[in-house]
Amino acid sequence: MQRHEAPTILIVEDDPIMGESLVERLSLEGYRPVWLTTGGEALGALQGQRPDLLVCDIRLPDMTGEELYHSLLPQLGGTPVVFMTGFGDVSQAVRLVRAGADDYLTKPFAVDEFLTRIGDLLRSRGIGTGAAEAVLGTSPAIRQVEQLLRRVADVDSTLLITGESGVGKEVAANFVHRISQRAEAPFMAVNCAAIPQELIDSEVFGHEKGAFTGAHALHRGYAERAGNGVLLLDEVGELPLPVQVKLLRLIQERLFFRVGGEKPLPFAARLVCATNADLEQRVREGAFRRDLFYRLNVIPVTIPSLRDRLDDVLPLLQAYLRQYADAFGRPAQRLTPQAEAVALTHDWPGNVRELRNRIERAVALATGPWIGANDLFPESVADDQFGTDTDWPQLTAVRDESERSYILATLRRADGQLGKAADLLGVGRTTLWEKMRRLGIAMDQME
Ligand SMILES: Nc1ncnc2c1ncn2[C@@H]1O[C@H](COP(=O)(O)OP(=O)(O)OP(=O)(O)O)[C@@H](O)[C@H]1O
Repeated sequence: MQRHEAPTILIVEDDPIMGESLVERLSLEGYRPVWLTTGGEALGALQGQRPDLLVCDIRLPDMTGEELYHSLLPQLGGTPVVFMTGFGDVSQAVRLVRAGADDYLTKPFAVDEFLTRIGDLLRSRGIGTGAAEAVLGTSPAIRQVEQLLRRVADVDSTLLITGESGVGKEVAANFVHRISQRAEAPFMAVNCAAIPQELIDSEVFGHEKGAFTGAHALHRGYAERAGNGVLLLDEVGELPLPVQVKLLRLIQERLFFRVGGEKPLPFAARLVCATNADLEQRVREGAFRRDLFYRLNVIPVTIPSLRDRLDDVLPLLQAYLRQYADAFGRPAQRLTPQAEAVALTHDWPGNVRELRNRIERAVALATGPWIGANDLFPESVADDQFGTDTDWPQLTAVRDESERSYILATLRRADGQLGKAADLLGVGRTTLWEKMRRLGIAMDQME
């Protein structure tokens, strides 16, 4: 196999329609697909050069995916492998992933989802298609934001990232850092709203020993620790006015002073600020300095709310579903069509953070391969289920029920071994035992 500029993708698939359509789409996306139809051919081809990625059907005419994978292993090196499986063979696919394969897709799958996954895998190996890739999302709105961020990644002017809470402002700042020439230097994120007002100055700029009561030692602030990297001031609108003055000076002169310090220190990092507040409104109210606002607003970037880019909802849900299912060792694999439909009509007031929390919870509680609408939006289901206010379950009851089913599922996974279940849950054996007693879980309930 000749190594071309475009990443080579070896497809092993005996179904002609599937094989042809993958070849066609991969070529359009700038890859170089090579299509073989049997395991034997794949073994032969891999005697020569390695592809950048191997996509393999789990049921081949001459061998199973497992047989092929184990025979190929010595020749694969770090080549990522993705299996394609029918529903009946999912357990084989799961075994393969446990054995080291990178991913699997259950047929029929959406080609866009397939492309996202292989794109991620190739990127994680430092291989790109050369085309502008979608890292933050696939909707046109977020792609536009991503293109802007790529264009300004290596410009040193201040970035001001705005958007509702949970839209991914910190993710965007982190992305800029990762793709910039500063990537090897630190990324320092400071949430200005989370630090008590009287401490912000010394947290951001540091303090000298003895600068104030309690300043027992010299403290280097975030501005200093960011070095040549990126300093993200999240919720910048919350900075008290005196600190705003220091920030203005830091931007204008690229210098700052530790609290109690007399020696100016150079500021070498790139400043990125983020806010979900309307800074112009805060300027009008006198709570934010106008001159600082202009200084920050050199490159404004607005991250659209999730409800305004619904195209991102399903890919994000799927990506997090996979991530949490792997992390928690849960059987969840897919969303039911109803769950997808409800997710697309939901308003997502908490944006991506809400989406992530919902799917994390649903996967943690999942006992089968499907995530339903009720699992994602339990509150709307509860609404229909309970007629009167007295029937309405109290929080403790809901929490107990959810703990109970999660403990039971964990015990099943741990084959009834209490110690192993406690480890999986991250609690001590005694805590687990006491919880089981309180929640009325007997070992024989596990079946
Ligand atoms: N494009 C994305 N892809 C994957 N996950 C994302 C994306 N955007 C945001 N998230 C996830 O959503 C959550 C919120 O993201 P982030 O903290 O960046 O939001 P934010 O806008 O900075 O929120 P806040 O205004 O509360 O500071 C995080 O868990 C993050 O991983």
